[in-house]
Amino acid sequence: MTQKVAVLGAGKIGEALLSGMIRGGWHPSHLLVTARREERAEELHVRYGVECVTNADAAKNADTLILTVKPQDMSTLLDQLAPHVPADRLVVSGAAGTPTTYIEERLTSGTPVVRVMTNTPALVDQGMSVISAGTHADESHLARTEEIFGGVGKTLRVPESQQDAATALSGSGPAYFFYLVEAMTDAGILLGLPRDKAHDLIVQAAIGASQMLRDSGEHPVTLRENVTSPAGTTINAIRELENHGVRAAFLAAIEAARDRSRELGSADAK
Ligand SMILES: NC(=O)C1=CN([C@@H]2O[C@H](COP(=O)(O)OP(=O)(O)OC[C@H]3O[C@@H](n4cnc5c(N)ncnc54)[C@H](O)[C@@H]3O)[C@@H](O)[C@H]2O)C=CC1
Ligand SMILES: O=C(O)[C@@H]1CCC=N1
Repeated sequence: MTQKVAVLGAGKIGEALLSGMIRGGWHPSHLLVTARREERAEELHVRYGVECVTNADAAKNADTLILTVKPQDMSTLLDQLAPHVPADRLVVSGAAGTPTTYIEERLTSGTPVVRVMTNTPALVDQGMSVISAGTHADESHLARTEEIFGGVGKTLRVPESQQDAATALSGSGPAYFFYLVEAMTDAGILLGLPRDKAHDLIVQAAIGASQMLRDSGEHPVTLRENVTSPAGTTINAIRELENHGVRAAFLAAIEAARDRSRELGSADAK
């Protein structure tokens, strides 16, 4: 029998996953979604042909429940779910910061919980989903989670103690690249290029560099050195990046994201 999967709180990440599962061949009749607003439920139904149900009905009828609400909304969602989740359900949480123990304590004792940190490139099947088992999740639960998230990109298992770091690097990671493209496009404007041309140049540089990082087998330092000619242009730019502490800024920024993920993990800080 095919498993039924419910996406609870289908916002940006929930919809990215849902759309990827349908692209990957899941039939809408094997999927359920929940949403807080009626118009959102209708939108998802029209767009994907999936049935939109209450959180309680999702808990009763789906084998796997994927929770994609904000960490701040997790407590309310778990209150709504708790009376309806039999202990044989797999509960997968996609929320930043929230530890599996937080969820386990609020559901029927023994419920398997898996924590996943994915990212928005899941929308183009290039996501990265970092997966950790909670107390009662075994190999079969991890494999089921990998099957679902593997449809929208790569997956990686880590101990849960590394999830806050993974969230800072990989969950938030795409935002840093978008920010960089934005800043580099501004530099193009400063140098007198039209915005659309500057944008195209930077995006193609980003795509080319990403492909080399993935496929060349070379270390990023080597790839950068290959661009940096003696007494050439690139080294002048690198000197300015170092003078402005860009490397230190990345270390501090990603550490701050990790700290916020930890903070979101404590109920009081939400
Ligand atoms: N946006 C991103 O790049 C990433 C987000 N995440 C995590 O994914 C989760 C969702 O983030 P987004 O999709 O960006 O947020 P979002 O705000 O777009 O989606 C959350 C959805 O949950 C709904 N919701 C809240 N409480 C509900 C309830 N009790 N019942 C039904 N629906 C409910 C909201 O109405 C909203 O549509 C967060 O926990 C975040 O930490 C993880 C990786 C990347
Ligand atoms: O900013 C956030 O909290 C979420 C988690 C990782 C990416 N976006």
